[in-house]
Formats: sequence, C-alpha cells, structure tokens
Amino acid sequence: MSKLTEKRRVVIPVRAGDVMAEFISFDGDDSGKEHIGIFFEGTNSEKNDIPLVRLHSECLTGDVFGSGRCDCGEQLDEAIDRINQEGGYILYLRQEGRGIGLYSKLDAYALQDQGYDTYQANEMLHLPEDGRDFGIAAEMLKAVGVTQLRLLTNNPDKAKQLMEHGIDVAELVPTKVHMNQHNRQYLETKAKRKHHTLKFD
Ligand SMILES: Nc1nc2c(ncn2[C@@H]2O[C@H](COP(=O)(O)OP(=O)(O)OP(=O)(O)O)[C@@H](O)[C@H]2O)c(=O)[nH]1
Ligand SMILES: [Zn+2]
Repeated sequence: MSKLTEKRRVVIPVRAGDVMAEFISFDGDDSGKEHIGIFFEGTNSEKNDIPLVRLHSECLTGDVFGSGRCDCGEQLDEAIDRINQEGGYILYLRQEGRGIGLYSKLDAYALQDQGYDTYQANEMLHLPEDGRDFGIAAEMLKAVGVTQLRLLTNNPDKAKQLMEHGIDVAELVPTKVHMNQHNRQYLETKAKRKHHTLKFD
C-alpha cells in the first residue's frame, strides 16, 4: 500500500499547446515538498504496454533557464518528446541540486569554479554528494497504479532505489548525451564516480 494517494489531475496543454499533459498532485507526503506527476497518454499508434517513466530532479537553472553547466534542461525536453510519443510519466521531483537546494547548489558551483568537481564541492560544504531518496518516486508510482516501467535515465542508482521500493524496472532506456563545453567535466565526473552511462549516438 502506498502512503500517498492521488489528490487531483488537471490537463495542461504544454509546449505552446502542442502537447497535452495531465498534472497530478498527491496527498500524504509530510515532507512539505510538492512533487508532481505528469502523465502523457502517448501519440504512437502502437504503444508498448509498459509505460516509459522519467524521474527528473528539479534544476531551476537548467530546466527554466537552459543553463549550460548541466544537461537537465535538454534531458527534460527529450523526456517530454519521448514520453509524449510513447506514453508514460515524468515525475518532477523537488530535489534541487541533488537534494541540497538551490542556494547550496550555487555555493557548490562557486567551489567548482575554483577547481573542485561536482561531488567534492558538496562535500566541501558538508553536504551529501547526492542526498536524493527516490523512495518518494516509488510511492508516487504506486499511487497512480504503476508497478512496472521502462526507466529513462543514465543513472543506475535511480533504478536500484526504485527496485528496492518494490517497482519492477523492466528496461533501462538511456537518454541522449547532451554535452557542451561547459558541462563536459560534470558529465564525465558522473560517469566516472557514479557509473552513469554516457552513450554517444
Ligand atoms: N549539488 C549539485 N547538483 C547539481 C549540479 N549540477 C546539477 N545538479 C542537480 O542534479 C540533479 C540532476 O537531476 P537528474 O537529471 O534527474 O538526474 P541524474 O542523476 O543526472 O540522472 P539522469 O536520470 O541520468 O539524468 C538536479 O537536481 C540538478 O539541480 C552540481 O554541480 N551540484
Ligand atoms: Zn541541471
């Protein structure tokens, strides 16, 4: 039994009205974070029975402003495109800065400008390298009735944590590698330190 339940579903036409998405709120999360589920029905005529799902951790700089320091904005765009076609969910998790928050992420960026890598910078601030708990995502999935999925990610920890919380990850679907001159070291560090898959086309 999930401790979360669906609260409300509202249809929002996104991408200037080209894409219909259902935004889902939840009851039962006492953390005070407003995590959002976004459902896409899928436009492909032949659909896989298993939904495609992305767990996307909030990144204000990347998602809203298209920051080149990370790949979050491009990954979110890619996820909307693919999941709108194939059908499934984006879980937009309010875990800014891998859980440390926006102000601390800016502090970590300042340290990265002095030469520390993305994980060292968090440690220098006495914060966890990655403070995210994807258990809440598993609860959200159970609340919307999803217990088996294909996961759109390059981060093996997301799949591991979902499986530990009773979700069957039937397939890992890698995202494209959105690399530029500003985020190369960030991406390469994730691959080296946390075994993210960087699959070039
Ligand atoms: N602390 C910190 N957080 C960062 C930095 N760069 C990006 N982030 C955060 O990292 C998170 C990235 O989230 P995701 O794209 O969902 O996850 P991921 O672990 O990269 O895995 P993928 O599913 O492969 O994209 C966001 O919350 C960003 O705000 C950084 O240099 N320091
Ligand atoms: Zn980002």
